[in-house]
Amino acid sequence: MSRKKVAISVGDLNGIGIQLALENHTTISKEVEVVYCIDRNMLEQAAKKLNLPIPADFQTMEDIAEHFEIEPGVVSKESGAYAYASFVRAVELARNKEIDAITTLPIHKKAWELAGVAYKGHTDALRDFFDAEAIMMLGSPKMYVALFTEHIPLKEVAGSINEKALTRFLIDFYRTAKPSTEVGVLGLNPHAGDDGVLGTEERIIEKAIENAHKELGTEIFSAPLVPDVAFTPRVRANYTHYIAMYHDQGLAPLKALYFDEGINVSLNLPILRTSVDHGTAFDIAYKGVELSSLSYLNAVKYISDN
Ligand SMILES: NC(=O)C1=CN([C@@H]2O[C@H](COP(=O)(O)OP(=O)(O)OC[C@H]3O[C@@H](n4cnc5c(N)ncnc54)[C@H](O)[C@@H]3O)[C@@H](O)[C@H]2O)C=CC1
Ligand SMILES: NCC(=O)COP(=O)(O)O
Repeated sequence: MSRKKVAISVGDLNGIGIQLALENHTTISKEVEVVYCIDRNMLEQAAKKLNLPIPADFQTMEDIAEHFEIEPGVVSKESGAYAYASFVRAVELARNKEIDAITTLPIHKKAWELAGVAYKGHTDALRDFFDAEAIMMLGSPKMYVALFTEHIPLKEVAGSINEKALTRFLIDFYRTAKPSTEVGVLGLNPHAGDDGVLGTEERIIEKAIENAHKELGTEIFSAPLVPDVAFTPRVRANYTHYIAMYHDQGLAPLKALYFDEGINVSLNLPILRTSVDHGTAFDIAYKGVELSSLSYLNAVKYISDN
C-alpha cells in the first residue's frame, strides 16, 4: 500500500517543534511521505542552532513568510506570524488535495495574538476556514477526551452549556469519533450538581443527551458523570471516550495519565488534522534536552492508521 502524504506545519520556531521534526524525520518517513511547511533558510537556521543535521530527503517549500532571527524560548510576533503562515500553507495543501492530512507542531497562542492572528489555536482557525463545527479530541486509544468548550475563560463555561449546542456536539461527536462503547459524559458541577443542590447545568446536559439519543437511535452516552470520580481507575475501566464540559476538566486527568503518548485530533472537518498534545515547551527549546517524541510519532501514526 502506498504511503499517505502528510504536510507538517512547523509551529513556533522559537519552541521545540522543529527539533521534533528533525529528530524524527527518518522514523516517520517509513510510515508516511512527508513535506514540511518551512523554507530552506529558516530550516538551516534552526538546524544550526540545534546542532542537528538536516536529513537529505527533508522536503521544504519556499515563500512561507518573512524570515526572522530565531530566539529560543521567546514569545515573538515574527515567530507567531511564521507559525500561522506555516499552518495556513498546510491547510491549503489539504484543501487542494495535494496531501492526505496535516500534522501540526505546537504554536504559541500569545505569539499568534502578537502577530495579529484572531484565532486561539488551530482548531478555532479550522472551524472558521471550513465553516464547520470542529471538535477537539485529545488522547490515545486507552482514553480519548473530547472538549465541549475549550479555549474560553473559565468564567464563561457555565453560560456556554446550552441544550441546542450540546445536542449538536454530541451528535457530531458520535458520527465522527464512532465510539463503539458507552461514552462518559461529565457533569459540570461538584457531584454532578447533587440533584440540584450544587448547580443545575446537569439538567441541560441530561436533556441534550436525551435529544442526541433520540436523533441517533442509540443510547451511547452516559448520564452526567460525577467529575471527581469519573477518572478513577474503576470508572475508567468502563470508558474509552469521555466528553468534558471544559478544557482542564478533561485535559488535567488526561495529561496526568497519558501526556507523553497523547495526541490531538480535530474531528468533524473535511480534512484530517492531528497534532501533538503538548505545547511549545519554551523552557527547554534549543537546550540540547532529550525530548519526548511519542506524541509526535503517534500524531503521524494516527494518520497512517485512519
Ligand atoms: N498543539 C499546540 O499547538 C499546543 C500549543 N500549546 C501552547 O504552547 C504554549 C506553552 O504551553 P505550556 O502550557 O507551557 O505547555 P507545554 O506543553 O509547552 O509545556 C509543559 C511542560 O511540559 C514539557 N514538555 C512539553 N512537551 C515536551 C516534550 N515533547 N518533551 C519533553 N518535555 C516536554 C515542557 O518543558 C514543560 O515543562 C502555550 O501558548 C500553549 O497555549 C499548548 C498545547 C498544545
Ligand atoms: N489544549 C490544546 C491546545 O492548546 C491546542 O489547541 P489547537 O491548536 O489544537 O486548537
